This record gives sequence, C-alpha cells and structure tokens, in this order.
Amino acid sequence: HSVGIIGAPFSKGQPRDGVERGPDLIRAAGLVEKLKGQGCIVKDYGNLIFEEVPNDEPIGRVKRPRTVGRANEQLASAVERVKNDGHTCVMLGGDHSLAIGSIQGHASSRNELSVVWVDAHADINTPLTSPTGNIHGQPMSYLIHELHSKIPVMPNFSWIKPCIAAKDIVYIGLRDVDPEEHYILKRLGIKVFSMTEVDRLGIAKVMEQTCDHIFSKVKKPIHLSYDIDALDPSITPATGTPVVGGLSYREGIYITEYICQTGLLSAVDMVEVNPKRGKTEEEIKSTVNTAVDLLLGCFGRVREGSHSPDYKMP
Ligand SMILES: N/C(=N\O)NCCC[NH3+]
Ligand SMILES: [Mn+2]
Ligand SMILES: [Mn+2]
Ligand SMILES: [Mn+2]
Repeated sequence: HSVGIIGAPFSKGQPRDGVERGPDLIRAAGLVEKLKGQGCIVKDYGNLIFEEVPNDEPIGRVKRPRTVGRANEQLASAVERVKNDGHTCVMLGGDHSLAIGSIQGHASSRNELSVVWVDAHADINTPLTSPTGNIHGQPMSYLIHELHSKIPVMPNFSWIKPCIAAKDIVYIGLRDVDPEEHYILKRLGIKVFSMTEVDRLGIAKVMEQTCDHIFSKVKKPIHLSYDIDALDPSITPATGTPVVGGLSYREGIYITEYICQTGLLSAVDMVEVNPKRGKTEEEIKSTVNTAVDLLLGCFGRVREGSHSPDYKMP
C-alpha cells in the first residue's frame, strides 16, 4: 500500500475547540511509523494551514460559511494532488465538514466514487434543514447530485460540484439522525445500516451487504469517511458529539479489515478526534489509539498476525 497523509487541523464546521489538534495527536501516536512497520510506503504531506476569514457572519442559520468553504477548497486541491501522486489518501481531521473537500478532491481525480460513511450521524442536512447551522452536520448535502437543487448559493462554496450519486452511498453506524435527514435518506433511497441493522445482521453481514450494494453495477474506488464517534463512547469518548450504543472496537476494526481486502480503498477520512472532550488522559489515549488502529486496519493490518514472505525459520 502506498499512503499519502494530509493533516487538516480544522474546527470551524462545529463549535467546540480542540478538534484541530487531531492530526498531530494521531501522528504523535505513531501512525507513520506503524504504517511503515506493516510494509506501507508512506508520504506525509504535512498539515494544511487554514487562514481565518474575518467577519464570517452566518448566512441564514449556516455558521462560518466562508471559512469552511475556503478551507475545503484548499483541502480538495491537496487531496487531488495526493491522488495524482498515486497514493491512497489519508485525511486526518479536524471536523467532518472536511469531507466536502476530501470527497470533492478525490472525485476530481477519480470520476466515479462510492462512499462508505461510518458515523453515528448522517451529516446530510442541507443549509436549509440544518437545526444548528454547523456545517459538520451537512457535508454530504453539498456532494450529492440529487440534492443539488436544494443547496443555496453561498460564498466560497461555488467551487463545489456535486460528485456522488445517492445509489453509491452506504451509511454504517447511524443512531442519531435528525427528522429532516431521515426524510432525505428515505426520499433518496440511500442504503443505511443503522445500529439496528448492525445488531440484527452482525457486522460481517453488514459489510457483505455494503459491498454487494456499492459493487452492484461497476466496481468504483471507495471513499471511506470515518467519524470516530461511530464507535461507542466507552472506546472513543474524546469527540464532540458522542452517542451511546455505538460500534465496538472489534466492529470498528472489522469494517476497516473488510474494506481493505476489497482492494478498492482509494481515500479515507479520520475525523472528529477532539482531545479537549476527553475527561482524562486515558480517554484521550483510547480515542487516539483507536483512530490509529482503524487506519492500520485500512492498510493491511489483520488481527491473526502476519509474517514476511521471505521469513526463514532458524
Ligand atoms: N458528529 C457530528 N456529525 O457526524 N455532529 C453533527 C451532526 C449532528 N446531527
Ligand atoms: Mn460526522
Ligand atoms: Mn458523528
Ligand atoms: Mn450544477
């Protein structure tokens, strides 16, 4: 696996400080060294530098539109470059509004994508349906062809072109979905494996059916957008909007092992790690270490272990 890492220290898609520290915490926990240790080629492109847009007044309910739009434009060109350099792209967040730039940049270099969105939340409110106006609850709405007519013109958002078809999206882990989002998911017929389906089917069947769905016609590169709050807060408490009843560590890892073995993983986001939301050092470590383990699972780590092909027993 050839991996290109982009740090996106960004927090303005939501109101809580601290999530901008995610990239450096994940690096400090050894992501690069551990990926190299399992045979990956790794290029770390460093952190993007996001400048504050002054007087960034809300538009309707939407908060910090100009700052979020600009940051995602920067991210989109960085992701496109990593893809054109031939790597699988790892985007370290930062809040989930960054999926706008990550998926847009990915789509510029791969014309058709499937999106696997692992999250407690659907993040598919439009600017007009969002109850809070926080853009980290809206990223998918800007990207989906079928919602294009529902998106108002907003400054620093005109560069965004819808690039994903509803049929090419699968959600895993949902358990905190706004009524407006639920309406959109049903109306667009988007495939959803909520925690109910995870309980009913088990994670193995969920992953089988996820891939049956996204590969139903032609096999497209996979964009895996992983919100750390998909996992149960007992595992990953240091995050902005924790929701009880989440994925176990084992389920979270199984998702990454399964996606890895398809051979189609083309980009992965790891977002919403926020150290300031951990009550103890231990809570922060558990959250950050789990984020690292999930990424290692995306790039070939399997729990049965492995050995190098040229190992000779003494
Ligand atoms: N973590 C969040 N999204 O993934 N929070 C925003 C969504 C709340 N409805
Ligand atoms: Mn999210
Ligand atoms: Mn979430
Ligand atoms: Mn258009």
